[in-house]
Amino acid sequence: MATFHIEGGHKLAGELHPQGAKNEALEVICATLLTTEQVTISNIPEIRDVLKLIEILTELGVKVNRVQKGMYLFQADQLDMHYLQSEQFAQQATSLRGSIMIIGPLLARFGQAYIPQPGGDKIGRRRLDTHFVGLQKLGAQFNYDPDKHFYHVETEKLLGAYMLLDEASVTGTANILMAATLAEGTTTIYNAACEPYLQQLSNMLVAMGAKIDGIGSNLLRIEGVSELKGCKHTILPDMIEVGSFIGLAAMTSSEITIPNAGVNHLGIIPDSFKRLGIQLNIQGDSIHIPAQDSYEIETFIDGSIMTIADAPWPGLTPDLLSIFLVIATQAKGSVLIHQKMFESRLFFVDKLIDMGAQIILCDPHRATVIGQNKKHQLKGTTMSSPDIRAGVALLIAALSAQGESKIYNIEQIDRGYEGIDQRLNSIGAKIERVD
Ligand SMILES: CC(=O)N[C@H]1[C@@H](OP(=O)(O)OP(=O)(O)OC[C@H]2O[C@@H](n3ccc(=O)[nH]c3=O)[C@H](O)[C@@H]2O)O[C@H](CO)[C@@H](O)[C@@H]1O
Ligand SMILES: C=C(OP(=O)(O)O)C(=O)O
Repeated sequence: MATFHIEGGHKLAGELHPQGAKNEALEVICATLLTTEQVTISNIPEIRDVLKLIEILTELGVKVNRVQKGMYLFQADQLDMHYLQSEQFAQQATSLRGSIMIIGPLLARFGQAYIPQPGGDKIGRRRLDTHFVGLQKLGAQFNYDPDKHFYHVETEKLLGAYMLLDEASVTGTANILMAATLAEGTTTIYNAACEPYLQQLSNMLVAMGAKIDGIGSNLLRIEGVSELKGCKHTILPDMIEVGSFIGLAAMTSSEITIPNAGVNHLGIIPDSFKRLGIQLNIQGDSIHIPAQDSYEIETFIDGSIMTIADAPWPGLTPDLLSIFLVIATQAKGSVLIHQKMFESRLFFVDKLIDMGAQIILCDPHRATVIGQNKKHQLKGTTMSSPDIRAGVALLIAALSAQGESKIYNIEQIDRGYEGIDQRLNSIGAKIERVD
């Protein structure tokens, strides 16, 4: 397991370019399985989870050609479905969440798919019911082998249907949407998730010949077509990375510019940072964050303590709450961080408390943060990265802290952030990667 050694307390200055969005990449790479024709995808982040998914597709028989950094050609014209029953597949697929999204396309094209319980962040229970109930509504038979933790779906053919999802699951909506593009007849998905990842996936499917109405809303209507063709697609900047960089600038009192931030696709994210008192100047598609020695958390209009809570899009993404939490530790004022979706994502606050932050973990979903207005700097410590976003939140804390810190298990950070140490070192951070 690799480790980051961090010398904290240095101001950073310069530009940080966001990578392509991890969660969009995982969706659109799976969508290449829907056609025999060639699909070109640009701005693919070359991070662990995405590279593992590409490896799975390659083993499955997809011809993958890396044209240049971030730009890949995929052609799924000859697949080996036996691979899905191999031990190797079982091992690979369990290492990331995104692998679950191969089942919708495979079911639609080949009438069957297998998948082991997928991996991803250990941030609470992560059920798959929405995926399978949706596919069953399209006519699939579903089997689960509890001993092997293996899911199997099969069908003679998929038929369009109406469905009201029990929750707006991001990867669940992606799976059902992809399957529905090749189903016979019309599918209506109500309570669909509509994150930019899904809007982008829908736009790509339309470019491939799919018929989809309601893109960007929670009501999708898909008229099935008999086949899809190739296309070219470019992945948006990663909004979670953009948010992480804003948090980094605020915590380290640094002046940072984020070019090509995809500002039209950030939804409520910039305003949520502003509610914590962080200044952001949006200039075209760039975000400039000035060096701030202090930022003050707003109260609600009635004077009560601010709450930052997650919600399905267009609400605030849960993937940024760890970042909001860490920057609140040095704000002026108090805030309640309410992580509604995941059950085990706030436990990393123990480490921040060790570093001197004032946080009360009320229960697994809620933490009250009493900001210290940068009067008491955090102190470096030794910690381990429990998941991607907590890992980056701890990295930001360590960079702002007095003294040295060590973060173990940085593979978790590498799952979602490409060469984060090199990129931050290029603007003045002091991070050493020790293998
Ligand atoms: C590979 C990928 O794309 N991963 C993202 C995807 O995961 P993923 O698609 O796995 O997450 P889901 O959207 O299915 O659900 C996430 C969690 O939120 C809960 N839930 C979801 C919807 C809802 O209306 N109410 C509710 O409580 C679920 O029970 C679950 O605990 O979406 C999550 C939620 O944005 C993100 O954190 C993950 O980064
Ligand atoms: C929870 C996340 O990822 P995954 O769903 O891939 O575990 C995340 O990106 O914050």
